[in-house]
Amino acid sequence: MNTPSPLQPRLARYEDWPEIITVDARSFALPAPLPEAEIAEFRAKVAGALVVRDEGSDGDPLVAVSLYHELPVTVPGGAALTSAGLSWVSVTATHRRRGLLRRMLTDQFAMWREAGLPIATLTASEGGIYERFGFGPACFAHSVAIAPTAVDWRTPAPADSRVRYGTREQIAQQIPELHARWARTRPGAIGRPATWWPSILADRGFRRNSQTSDLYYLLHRDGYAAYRLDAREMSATVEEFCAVTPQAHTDLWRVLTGLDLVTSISAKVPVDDTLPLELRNARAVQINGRSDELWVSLLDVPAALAARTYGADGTIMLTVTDGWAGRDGEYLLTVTDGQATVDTATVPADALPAVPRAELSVSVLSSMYTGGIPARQFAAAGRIRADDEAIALLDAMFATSRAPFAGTYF
Ligand SMILES: CC(=O)SCCNC(=O)CCNC(=O)[C@H](O)C(C)(C)COP(=O)(O)OP(=O)(O)OC[C@H]1O[C@@H](n2cnc3c(N)ncnc32)[C@H](O)[C@@H]1OP(=O)(O)O
Repeated sequence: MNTPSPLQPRLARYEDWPEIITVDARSFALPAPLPEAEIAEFRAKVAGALVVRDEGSDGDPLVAVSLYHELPVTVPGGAALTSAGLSWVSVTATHRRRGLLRRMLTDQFAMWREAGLPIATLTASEGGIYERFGFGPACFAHSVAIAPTAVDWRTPAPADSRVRYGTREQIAQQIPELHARWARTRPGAIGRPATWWPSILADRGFRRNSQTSDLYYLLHRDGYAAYRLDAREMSATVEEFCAVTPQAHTDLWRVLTGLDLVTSISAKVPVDDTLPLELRNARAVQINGRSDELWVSLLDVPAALAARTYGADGTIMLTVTDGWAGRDGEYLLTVTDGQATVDTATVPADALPAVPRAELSVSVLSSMYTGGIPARQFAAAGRIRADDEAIALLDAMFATSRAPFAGTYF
């Protein structure tokens, strides 16, 4: 008879939290222990947490944790879906590669299905972990370095920049609303529930090195930016940039690029950011890297596909492979006037001879969902099986007018 493994996930209890903080602190170089008030503040953001204790070891040490937040994510067309935002996944170095992540994610997926969540999101510590669970990278960011002395705007500076530094009260009052307005304009944007703002606005010291300043908030009627200065290098790092309108984008960047004494400004921006195009010398904005920002997994494939809008009408049969959470199957996607209906009845190819067909994994479909990676790139990489007509239709359907960008790391 097999002895059951003592290493089974269970729901986290109140008394587990100090150890949860310790386990994640070791993995991600976070501070621990945390004051009780900060633990309570964090717990308020969590929708469900799992832990594993090694009950065969002295003291039953906590050896694994995984949790999720319910986080709105903007999908193409502007609707906000509640996503299962997977986070704080950590298995102690002593217990890795023994299947604990797999076990926790089996239970997490069951919790999400029970909660009726149509989509899951995460920001990944490494690129090789999550595809096996049906996640795909879906939002990307450019890391840019701007040389203020090379910045030469094509348009004249306005008499008034329309931008002001916020007082503590103005920041607390205006930023959540500005962020929410911004999030509606970007596919992939992660919305921030009210419980998220206290820790963001607290700007605790561990998030930065000791030679950097507090966050300085620049407020505009239609956006905001938050940056800090590095005192030794006299460089600036833009930590948040949310512009609802092109005018706010220009006005805020004008102030940022006009910071006297600052030798370099770094930021993470959407891959379609327009700043270089607004300057006479586009090389003033140096792109130093591209990173995957947000990973997405469609949990309820028909519901998620029906929630976004599409760039072109048409009908296509998607044969989706999964191998993890039972999402394999045939999905007949029909788009009329940009709105989708999805039929999951299996239809033999000869019954719908005129309908284009494509075979792809749920991970690839999830990457395409936000408009971050076009079908033709996946097809060229051998990861979608379809003829040219089907690929052209997928490209036209899934294209978005703005590049997806998440804007929140969690
Ligand atoms: C959303 C987030 O929270 S991202 C943060 C993830 N956490 C971290 O990076 C913290 C440090 N790392 C860890 O805590 C652990 O190594 C984890 C969580 C990444 C993996 O936990 P483990 O319990 O070792 O994973 P487990 O044994 O269940 O492995 C599951 C599968 O993932 C693979 N895998 C695990 N870690 C990695 C990795 N870092 N890179 C690539 N593949 C990996 C395993 O090989 C295994 O593959 P297979 O079963 O398909 O053959």
